[in-house]
Amino acid sequence: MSEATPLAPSGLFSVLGDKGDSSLKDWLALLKPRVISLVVFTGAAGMAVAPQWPSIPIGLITILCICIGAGAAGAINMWYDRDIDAVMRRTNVRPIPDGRMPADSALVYGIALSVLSVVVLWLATNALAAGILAFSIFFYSVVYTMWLKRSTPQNIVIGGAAGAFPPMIGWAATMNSMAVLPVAMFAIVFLWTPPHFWSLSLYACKDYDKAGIPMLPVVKGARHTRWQILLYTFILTAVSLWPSFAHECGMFYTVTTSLLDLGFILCALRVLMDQQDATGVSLTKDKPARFAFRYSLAYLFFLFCGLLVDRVLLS
Ligand code: HEM
Ligand SMILES: CC(C)=CCC/C(C)=C/CC/C(C)=C/COP(=O)(O)OP(=O)(O)O
Repeated sequence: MSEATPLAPSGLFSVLGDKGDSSLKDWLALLKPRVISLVVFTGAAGMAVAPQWPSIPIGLITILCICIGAGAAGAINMWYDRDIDAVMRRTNVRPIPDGRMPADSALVYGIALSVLSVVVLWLATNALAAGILAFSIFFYSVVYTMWLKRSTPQNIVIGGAAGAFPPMIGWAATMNSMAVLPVAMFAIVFLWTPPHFWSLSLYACKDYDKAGIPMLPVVKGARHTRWQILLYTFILTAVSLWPSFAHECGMFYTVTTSLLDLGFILCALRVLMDQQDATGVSLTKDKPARFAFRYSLAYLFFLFCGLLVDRVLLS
């Protein structure tokens, strides 16, 4: 798994009463840095497309608070999921299941950083931005992780809201209000999450099955999941053009996003046509799904880049 780190010199970052064999890299790994890099980018984009810009220090503090808050939620997720993370190949090298970090330390760390990020954002900006950040942390670490993830195959559809709030946080930090554009950005990330995650779940299905997590391909099978990916990609396509129809951006965004949508639909069709192992149990060689997962990351990044270019450089 990407956040896997080799054992590092002991005591480098020994705090909170750990056993002394967790390194700085492990503390960072708890924040799921690779995943939150894109989350933070969408938050920064939400701030940058607002009609007013904050001062550079306030802008940087806002980005840092989104980063720390999202990471803190990831640490709480890793604390709660330590039992299932130990079972799955993708996650069993994480600091807690691998025994490099006591679970309680991760929990204290996650809660402390959550409080810190919300309080600092409140002091630096306003209650609206801090409130949405607090709600996102709660939604990801409690609603998604502790409740939905283990109880329903719709976990991602509902839980995806957590990762969709950062553009609204970024906007609110500057404007202290809400508007159509940040809500449209929320909707785009929200509807992007199911095809993003279900593509991965197709080829990680065996692991989820072993861990007893009711992800869609485990419960409903691969064929159903492939159709759902296509369905959500079509819905995403329609919603991705909301900023255009709402006259919130111009042709650059519309053309870029339409091309990205076309690519995503082609990916989803390839995933659908891939008949390999429709049992939903072992899909380790599912190349179209792997490609669709990688494409989903590029899709969101370039869509937000398109929005930034349109609103910041071309307007
Ligand atoms: C509840 C919603 C989501 C779920 C369940 C989910 C699930 C996942 C999973 C299981 C992975 C593999 C992680 C790993 O190997 O460490 C992943 C990777 C990733 N996700 Fe998501 N995701 C969600 C939302 C998001 C959001 C909102 C974003 C960004 C806006 C995002 C960005 C990424 C990125 C950048 C990666 C690749 C990390 C890497 O390169 O290792 N995800 N996601
Ligand atoms: C501002 C704020 C709080 C943002 C939250 C950001 C957010 C929702 C990120 C989701 C990223 C992610 C890896 C989800 C997977 O969880 P998982 O537990 O299903 O995946 P795992 O098996 O890799 O742990």
